[in-house]
Amino acid sequence: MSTPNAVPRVLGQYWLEETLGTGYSGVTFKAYHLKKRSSVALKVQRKRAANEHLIQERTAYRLLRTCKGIPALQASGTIGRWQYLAIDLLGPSLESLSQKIAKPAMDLRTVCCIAIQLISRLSTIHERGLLHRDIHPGNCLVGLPPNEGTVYLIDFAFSGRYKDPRTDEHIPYLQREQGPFVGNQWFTSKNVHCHLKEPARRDDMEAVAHTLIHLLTPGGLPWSIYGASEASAILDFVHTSKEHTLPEALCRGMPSEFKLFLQDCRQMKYTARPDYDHWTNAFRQLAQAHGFADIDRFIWPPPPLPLVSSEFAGGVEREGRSSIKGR
Ligand SMILES: Nc1ncnc2c1ncn2[C@@H]1O[C@H](COP(=O)(O)OP(=O)(O)OP(=O)(O)O)[C@@H](O)[C@H]1O
Repeated sequence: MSTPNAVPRVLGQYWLEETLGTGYSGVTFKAYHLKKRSSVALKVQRKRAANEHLIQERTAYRLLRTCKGIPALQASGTIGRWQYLAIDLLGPSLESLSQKIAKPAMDLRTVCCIAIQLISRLSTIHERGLLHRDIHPGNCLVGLPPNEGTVYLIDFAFSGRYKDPRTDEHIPYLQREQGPFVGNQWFTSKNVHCHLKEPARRDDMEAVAHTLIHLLTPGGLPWSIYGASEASAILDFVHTSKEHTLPEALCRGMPSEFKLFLQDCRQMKYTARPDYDHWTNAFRQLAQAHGFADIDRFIWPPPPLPLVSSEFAGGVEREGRSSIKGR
């Protein structure tokens, strides 16, 4: 008996339940450990698949063991023709939450909370010498109870080191001559995507900035209007739009913190250490100014707005239209 993806229904001690996602580095299932009697997320790939992404991911989870907001690696190995990685089971992604809401943008409280949590995650990951290199709302998952207030980062298949672990020296700059770039069409930084620059800490931060702006804008980032497509005309459109749309235009109608954050990411030097504390404080103060309480905890659905007059508390409409207040 096998799943629709041809993976056997029983793999070692795991009973494979529903498919959670299918992607570049395999198929992820909700799986039940028959002896431990608990569920995990099980990423499975054919053993002879040409890529090494599952091994890279295992290395990253080991390096990030015990870090807040990173699922714990439960097990990994090979069974028959299959390689697998078992990690803590989590809840929905920010991408799926944002698609489910009637109003097509997340509210300011939620986005400030996501900003604080994602920047804190990057601080921890970078501290351990790693870059994520594929940050986007589909790779940010909310925890299951009792961890539903935490936003987790998953999918370290494209992660890599930015400094030599023996010398602690930053890896030298390398200018690529041609693609493909590492990352995601919509969220990867302008420098990596459009100018094929080597990813660094600044680029993880810029992918967070793109994620926040996307979640706060009804309809998302301007280059996402035609949906996810590999058609060359659309890929060209995304490239040109990302290259030429200024932070001022992307963040029109939003509190200035979003534009300043994106500008800061884009101006940072290749080897620079981002000022994580400055930016988590900036988003915390923005939340405070709007009267949002308990801002470090992700709350979904969002609590009612406080009775504080605010110029901006909800999503923002595209260029030329007025901003929306409240939810
Ligand atoms: N720990 C988890 N708990 C719950 N769902 C998960 C978990 N890990 C992954 N998923 C789901 O499976 C999807 C695919 O997982 P992941 O991103 O790790 O695989 P991938 O092959 O690298 O995919 P992609 O190529 O799209 O990045 C995720 O978007 C998420 O919806």
